[in-house]
Amino acid sequence: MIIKRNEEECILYQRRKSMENITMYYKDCATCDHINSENVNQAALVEAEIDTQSHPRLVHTADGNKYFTSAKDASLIVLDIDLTDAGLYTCLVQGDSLLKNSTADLFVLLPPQCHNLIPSFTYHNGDVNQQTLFDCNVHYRGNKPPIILWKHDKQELNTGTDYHNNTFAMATLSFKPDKKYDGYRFLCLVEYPSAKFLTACQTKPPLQIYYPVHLNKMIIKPQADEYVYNSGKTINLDCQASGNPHPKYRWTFKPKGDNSAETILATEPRYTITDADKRNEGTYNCTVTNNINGTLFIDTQTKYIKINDENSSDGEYRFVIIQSSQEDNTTPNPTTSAVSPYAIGAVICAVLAVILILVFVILGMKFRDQCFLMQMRDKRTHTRLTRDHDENMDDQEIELLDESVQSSVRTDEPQYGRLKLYWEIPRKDIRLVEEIAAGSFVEVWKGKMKKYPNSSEIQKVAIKKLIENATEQERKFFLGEMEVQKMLQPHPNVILLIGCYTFHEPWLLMLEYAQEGTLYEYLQYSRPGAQTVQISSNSVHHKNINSHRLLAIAAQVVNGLMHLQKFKLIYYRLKTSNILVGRGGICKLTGFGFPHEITERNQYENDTLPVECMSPESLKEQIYNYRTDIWSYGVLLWEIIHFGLSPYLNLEREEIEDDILYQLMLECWQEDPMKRKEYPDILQVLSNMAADHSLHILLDSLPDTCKFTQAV
Ligand SMILES: Nc1ncnc2c1ncn2[C@@H]1O[C@H](COP(=O)(O)OP(=O)(O)OP(=O)(O)O)[C@@H](O)[C@H]1O
Ligand SMILES: [Mg+2]
Repeated sequence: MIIKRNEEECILYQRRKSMENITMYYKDCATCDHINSENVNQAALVEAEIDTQSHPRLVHTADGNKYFTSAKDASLIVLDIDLTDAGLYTCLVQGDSLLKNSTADLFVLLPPQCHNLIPSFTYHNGDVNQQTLFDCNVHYRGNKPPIILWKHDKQELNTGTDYHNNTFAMATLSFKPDKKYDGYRFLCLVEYPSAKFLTACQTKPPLQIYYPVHLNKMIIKPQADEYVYNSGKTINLDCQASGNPHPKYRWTFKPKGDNSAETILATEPRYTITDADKRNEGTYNCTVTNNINGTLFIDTQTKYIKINDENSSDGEYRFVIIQSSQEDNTTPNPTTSAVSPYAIGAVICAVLAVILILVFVILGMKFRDQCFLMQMRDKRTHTRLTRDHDENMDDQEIELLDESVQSSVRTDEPQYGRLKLYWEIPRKDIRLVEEIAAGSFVEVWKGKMKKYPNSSEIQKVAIKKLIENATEQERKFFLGEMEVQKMLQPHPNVILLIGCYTFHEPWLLMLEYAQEGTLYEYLQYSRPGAQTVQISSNSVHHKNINSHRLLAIAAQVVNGLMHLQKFKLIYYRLKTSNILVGRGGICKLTGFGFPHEITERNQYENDTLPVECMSPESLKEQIYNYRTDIWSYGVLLWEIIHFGLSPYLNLEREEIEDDILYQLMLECWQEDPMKRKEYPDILQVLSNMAADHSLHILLDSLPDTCKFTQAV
């Protein structure tokens, strides 16, 4: 690296890494005549001389190991420059018996350091009630101090600079951030004014301002009056939202006149309706969510899109109406005016009757045509989809398809056919990777699938594959589970159905992948060992999982149960091994159903019923409802705070009578179902406990009776 002496006789050097050398040229040295010996500060004095060819040459250096001169180009080389090399360098030039002095001021600056002391803020009720704290500091050595400037884009941000011992400068950038600062990175510039020399550092990571999601706009293109489109159109639906963490998008659809079914269309900001037809008519809803410190924020907007079926169009149908009105206008015919008013009336009635009959006949024909056309279209779509599903199978998919079963493809399943077009995922977009578990009649696979049609984005999924040779009843259960999942709105504490494949066997259900496995496993491996669990003011923290984490798990399960209750669903097999845990330890409910379907399923699974979790009325009278779930929840709560131990039914109650959690369990275990605590009240108790930082679950000793890890 070469730095030339500049006009102001200053040399500025930023040390970048060790062992860097600089070379100072003394070419112009002879023209310099200014010297201020008082400014000399740790300078290395050098001398130069004009040689016989009138060429300046350095003749002496202060330290042979550090400073070198080169006879050829009259330069001074400084090796491995550091802060102590700063100072005034002088050269002596001699020529024609004239001696001239010149100085060069070397200023050394270490690279500045930027620190982001508070990297994230949460925006609440339109405000962030804390100040940022960015630090920029620099070590330097030289006659003049550097100036530190904070900048964002081109805007200068005012801060003062503090100097210490003439060797250290620091500027702190502190302000109350706003939502707009989300993602900002600030630049700290260090300037040595007279040298116009700049060095800089940038804050990292970017400033995070967490703020709730807001759905700014729902845009439908092409634009149309009142969102009425002709069939065959391609319609783009865009959802524009802001929020940090980045919003998650979900497009759902409710067909016209069908309030039961809501279908998830996409989980991207854009959903495209291609080749629109009457079946695409309905309510489109975009829901955006983001989660800030465990609180879920939701915003949503809805639009109704109407599709004009081209075949019912305009031309023919209107023609009939125009005809009829023409008839009306021509009724007062002069040739009939002499006839009695009764006769005229009778004729008019007759004409109207004929017109009406004509209208009905034409409409009837038209309706038949339409049905025919719709049938044709359905057939075409089905053939296209079936082709889609058959083609491009990779080796693995071909392996999975049993040729003999393929021939008996089910094309007529009215109860599921309605939804098929929206939920069915082409088989070529699904890949089964590894079998992870076996359920009663399913194999559970870890798999991958495309995020949306024709996308290159891949997502991890759990795939439930119906076993070969499944009985009719098992098929029914499989499809039943699928149907329940389809009608359920997404919820962070309920496992999400992504899609299905039921065109050929084996049938597949694609679900959100819960990477931590079951809650039972999760609690087991987070378990600190033998322990008793109590709420008390003596806090004992555990390195893996603490009391607040356990309370959060308990609260997430209640949240999920409340969501199921909205859809009149019950859990009925509530226990830790039937709850899944996703990324970040978020609990996800799975395997629920409608009360009336449960009796049959229970008979089928009679020997695996979690009797230890079941309410007295479920055990005695096979009654299942959300109040029996509350009983099971009490047992689950016990399991949670005992890290997945098998429910300990002979609990020594007096030992923990004052315990808030134990009281909560007792309120779930009321013999009279009507007296059991309701979900919102349970949630309230748990959040009060979580807010009270003096309460902790004691995790240090466990009664002997609990010292086993086997779950039933
Ligand atoms: N979405 C998922 N993500 C990760 N693992 C899953 C997922 N779904 C299921 N599993 C794994 O597969 C196992 C069986 O799944 P599940 O309990 O849903 O099936 P099941 O038909 O209800 O069987 P069971 O008779 O065991 O209740 C689970 O215990 C879990 O280990
Ligand atoms: Mg299960």
